[in-house]
Amino acid sequence: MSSTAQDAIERPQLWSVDEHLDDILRKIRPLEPIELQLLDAQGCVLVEDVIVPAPLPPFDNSSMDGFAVRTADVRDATEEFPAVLTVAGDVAAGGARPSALEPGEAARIMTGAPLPPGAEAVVPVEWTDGGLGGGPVDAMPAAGAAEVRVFRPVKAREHVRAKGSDVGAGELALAAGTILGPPQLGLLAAIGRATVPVRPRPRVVVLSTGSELVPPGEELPPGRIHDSNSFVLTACARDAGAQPYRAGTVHDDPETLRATLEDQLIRADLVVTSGGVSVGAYDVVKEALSELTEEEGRVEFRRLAMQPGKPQGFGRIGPDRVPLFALPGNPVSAYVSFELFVRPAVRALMGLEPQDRRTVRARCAEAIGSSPGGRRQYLRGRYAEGTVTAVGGPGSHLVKALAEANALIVVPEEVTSVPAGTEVEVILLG
Ligand SMILES: Nc1nc2c(c(=O)[nH]1)N[C@H]1C(S)=C(S)[C@@H](COP(=O)(O)OP(=O)(O)OC[C@H]3O[C@@H](n4cnc5c(N)ncnc54)[C@H](O)[C@@H]3O)O[C@H]1N2
Ligand code: MOO
Repeated sequence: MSSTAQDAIERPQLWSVDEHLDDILRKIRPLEPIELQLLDAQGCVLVEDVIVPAPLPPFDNSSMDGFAVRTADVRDATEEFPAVLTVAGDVAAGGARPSALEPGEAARIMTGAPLPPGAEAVVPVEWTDGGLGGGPVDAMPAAGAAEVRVFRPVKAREHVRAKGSDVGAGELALAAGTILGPPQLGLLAAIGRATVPVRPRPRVVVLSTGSELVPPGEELPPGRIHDSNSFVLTACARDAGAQPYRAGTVHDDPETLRATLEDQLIRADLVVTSGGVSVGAYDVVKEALSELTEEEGRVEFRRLAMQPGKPQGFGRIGPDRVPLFALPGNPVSAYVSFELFVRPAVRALMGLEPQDRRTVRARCAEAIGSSPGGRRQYLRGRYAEGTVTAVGGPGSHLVKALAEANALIVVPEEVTSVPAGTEVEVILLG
């Protein structure tokens, strides 16, 4: 065997981070749209234009608590010589259609209440005696006054919110492609829409593998550790916009893993496993998913030129070809892998731009001792005001340091050390 051929066996090709992500995104299609209740559609992408069915506001209404008047009746009003008007009625928001205002009349009106026919403007209560017979008041008194004194004139349409002044019938409320945040949901509700067609949140099933794992809350027998990955990955999935299901832990038994996956596929648009993907004797995920039948799908296991996160599995399984990410078990590796590969995939399923994390340049406050040559390193860091400091070192088991980090420092493949003061690329987390 030639030395080149031998090398190929001993050192299988390393995929770059970008190649792996491109391959994933090429294989992900956005989920089919469904009609969702407004609050279930929060954060989702609208897939059709929404047209306004009726003007908003639907009728002329008051923007102040005060008195609806005809402008001619208060044209010369001053505090010394007030206009004295007969209080013809009371209009509250949500009240029935008010009766018409005759010359010399005013109607007590509340904010949002429909303007009576014949009324041209609203005088705020503060410009009147409120019907009490004294000077200007600062709040609307209880009902009952027969007359009101108005101390200032108003212009036509003053303190009136015109029908359709927000948006007219037939206009575009929201364009297809809009991400539905709180104000967009508010607009939909205001125009009377109860449901909207959107790409739904992907249902993400998260599974930890490893016979050493014990759920938090239970006592640790010797040699065992608490399962933290299923919690961090479930939380990551929710943070990415998904509807996550934490399916717990599976022991290092390929048959149990396959059976669990088969059960879980019913409710999954995406599956994330952690652990069991390297070269150990009990690497259950790799063993269970490396050789699937044509019908079962295909999961490829790769080594990436990155640290942490070198061993990765990705493929599509089951009759619906649900994307599956088999992430490495080391807790920091699992987290970083989710950020770099699963988060963009979740967003792509929702029809969102895959990348949303902000990347900035920052000055490295302290030197970074050594980074593996040929592998892109993602160190945990704390970023503030243009400066970043590595926390905790490169070990993939350091969950405390991960919990202190708010950024990932990217050390490129060709760089093996970073002197203090160097500018580096930083991915901001959250
Ligand atoms: N001989 C080699 N050994 C390893 C290699 C290698 O290339 N050659 N790669 C190392 C790298 S890098 C990583 S990353 C890990 C990946 O291993 P697995 O994906 O097979 O993960 P496990 O062996 O199951 O676990 C690794 C580590 O993480 C802990 N773990 C696993 N699951 C959880 C969980 N849910 N919560 C908390 N901690 C978890 C587990 O106990 C191990 O300590 O392989 C290296 N080895
Ligand atoms: O690549 Mo492993 O993911 O370093 O710890």
